[in-house]
Amino acid sequence: MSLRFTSFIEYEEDDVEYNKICDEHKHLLETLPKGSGWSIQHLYNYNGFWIDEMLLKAILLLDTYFKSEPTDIVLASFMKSGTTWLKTLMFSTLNRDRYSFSNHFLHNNHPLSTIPFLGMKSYPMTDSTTFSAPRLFITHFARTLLPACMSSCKFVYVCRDPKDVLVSKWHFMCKLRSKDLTPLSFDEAFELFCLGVSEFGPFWEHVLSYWRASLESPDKILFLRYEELKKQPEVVVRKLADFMGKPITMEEEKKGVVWEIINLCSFENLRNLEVNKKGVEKLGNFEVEKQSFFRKGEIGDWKNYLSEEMKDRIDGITKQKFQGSGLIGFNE
Ligand SMILES: Nc1ncnc2c1ncn2[C@@H]1O[C@H](COP(=O)(O)OS(=O)(=O)O)[C@@H](OP(=O)(O)O)[C@H]1O
Repeated sequence: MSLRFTSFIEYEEDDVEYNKICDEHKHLLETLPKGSGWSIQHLYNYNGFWIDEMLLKAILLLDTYFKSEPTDIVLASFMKSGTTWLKTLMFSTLNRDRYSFSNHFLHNNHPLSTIPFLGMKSYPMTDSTTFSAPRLFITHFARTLLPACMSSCKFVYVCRDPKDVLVSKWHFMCKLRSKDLTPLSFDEAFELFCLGVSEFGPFWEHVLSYWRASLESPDKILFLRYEELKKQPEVVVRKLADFMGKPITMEEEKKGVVWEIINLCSFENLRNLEVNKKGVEKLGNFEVEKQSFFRKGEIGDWKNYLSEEMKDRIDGITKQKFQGSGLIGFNE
């Protein structure tokens, strides 16, 4: 058996199943509705969500080859909602006995960089320490796109004000944008975002896919917000520790472990780490400077980009989409 995708999905490129996937992939690319991509020319609408060609193949591969384990924990998010932050918080909380705080980030190949991304060709697993149970995964796919077997896994979902997501995503995608395309203006990105045409989007349906699942199985999905993490990180870290089955003990509380974790994963600390200061991150076929993952890290940067009218339009969509779901928007 050869390892072709990442080491948690094993398949032979010439087996019958794989050939079936390639045929289906080809057929889908010819038949699915197409929309404008933010970094490449086309996105495809697959079961209600916009993804590129490579991610479409990844979904088909996951469906056939991914074998979940009940102890798996998946960090899920719409891109630019705080994934990097949550990833470091989850890893540091879960592994607080295994890695002391001083040696966490000293190596270029520190364990955090090896958490596999479901649906991207990057993050090949090399470090067995992070792959012992519970296995940690990250995904940007909506809940309804993930294989049915993953209903046994635990999910931590983080969402963020869509206005800040839009601004963050526009900055990021401009860096990835193919050189043979004309630059994507903020106004164009805004329009596409409102129409739901953005990688992994529509944003609102993405959030709702996890929100609804969290209502059905509250013990399986921890639903978090970037904004609450900014305002009360200590509350969130304790929630994360409980949810992941490693509650903070009284003794740890006395030693201030919660704040040690928070300070370790702070925006300033992560951005200034040697491993994050230089070098690039591979995202499928793209490469992006690691510094791009740490831009401003603030609530409300949208105020510098959106007119009053634009703000009202996004808030209006949020209100309308979330109506009746029990999910509170981002202005209340
Ligand atoms: N530690 C910490 N604290 C607060 N905020 C942080 C932190 N780390 C990253 N960020 C900000 O999160 C935004 C990137 O989101 P993601 O990590 O989800 O990006 S990605 O989807 O994984 O590419 C991006 O937001 P913007 O600054 O608004 O662009 C990052 O700056």
